[in-house]
Amino acid sequence: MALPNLEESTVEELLDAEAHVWNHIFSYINSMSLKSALQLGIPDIIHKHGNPITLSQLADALNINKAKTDGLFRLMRLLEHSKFFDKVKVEGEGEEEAYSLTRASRLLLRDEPSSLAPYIRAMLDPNFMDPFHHLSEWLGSECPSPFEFKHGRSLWEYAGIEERWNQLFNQAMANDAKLVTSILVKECRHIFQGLESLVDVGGGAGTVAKVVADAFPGLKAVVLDLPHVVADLATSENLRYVSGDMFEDIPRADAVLLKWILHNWSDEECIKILEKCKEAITPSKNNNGGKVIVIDMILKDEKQHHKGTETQLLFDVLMMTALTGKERTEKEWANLFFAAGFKTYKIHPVLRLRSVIEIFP
Ligand SMILES: C[S@@+](CC[C@H](N)C(=O)[O-])C[C@H]1O[C@@H](n2cnc3c(N)ncnc32)[C@H](O)[C@@H]1O
Ligand SMILES: O=c1cc(-c2ccc(O)c(O)c2)oc2c(O)c(O)ccc12
Repeated sequence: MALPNLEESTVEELLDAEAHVWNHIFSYINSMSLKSALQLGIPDIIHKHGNPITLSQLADALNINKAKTDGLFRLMRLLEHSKFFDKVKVEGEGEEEAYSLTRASRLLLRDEPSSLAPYIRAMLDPNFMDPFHHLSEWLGSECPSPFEFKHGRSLWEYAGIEERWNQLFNQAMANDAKLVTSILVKECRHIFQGLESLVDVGGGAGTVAKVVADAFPGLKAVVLDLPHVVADLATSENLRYVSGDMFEDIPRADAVLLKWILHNWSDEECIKILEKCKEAITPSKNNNGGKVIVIDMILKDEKQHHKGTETQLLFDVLMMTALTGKERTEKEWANLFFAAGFKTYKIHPVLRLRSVIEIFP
């Protein structure tokens, strides 16, 4: 029986490599522990408790089988290690430590305006995770994406026939849109100042358009999206929904918004979308119009490893798995903009792992 040749690598290197592999095999346990804490409502229970909660108080609130309290302790220990909960000292008989929320777990609260709970529920739904089991087979196939390999149709076609999936996805997108838009109207007001009309292409439930239209009373917003997304959404005085296909026609406006759109698509498809956007933009009288506003990731040069690199590369593989898209470097973005006939662009790095990019014809 062959054994590892320890001459080639030290015991230390071998054990480091083994731990690295284990961490990657079991990363999903982090995701599943987060999902379980959300399913149990632990963040909301801690929030409602009003101050740090001891393990036994948490077990009582969860009404779990008391024989499983040690299991709850071990789940909380992992999530504390992942910085979703803090442990603080408390006075009182018996237990001396209690759990409190962190900035990350406050994003899981049901009533948090930018709560990511719907996003987690969607992304960790078995149906959403299925396509990832087909990445390797897909590489040897003619199929456009692992999603299509698994489901037999594109994500957008699937969303059009699977209402539960469609709802989960659109709620997750609207959820992210709330978080992003709250920053946009605070940090990027100048981008929207003076616009008289804006069309949010692929704007989903209209979360961004609603907030921008409310923040800029003179602005009329339109959301263009597929029929299964906008069919039942109510138009208001400064916001209307148009059911259509961005590859066919985009309503005319001073500016077009593309949030989390272009990264869904191949270079060729992006150029087609951008050409349609270019046809749709009309310079407004006060010169802040005549532009396309892109909100997407800009991949840092892979040699400059930074904290967000892994997240950006995770999203890149996500786009490859779910769709025909990709995350792009600034140079890749510029090539697309120029190929679609735009002349200049301006990057606003206001969203940490994502940027706002204004592009001008
Ligand atoms: C990833 S979601 C982003 C939604 C929204 N922009 C946001 O960031 O919250 C992409 C959106 O593009 C829409 N979409 C896909 N293909 C489209 C098409 N051909 N025409 C218009 N919208 C489309 C989808 O229905 C979905 O709402
Ligand atoms: O977070 C996202 C998740 C997904 C997604 C789609 C199908 C799946 O099966 C899946 O597991 C995940 O799609 C996205 C997207 O298309 C965006 O443009 C932006 C964000 C996301």
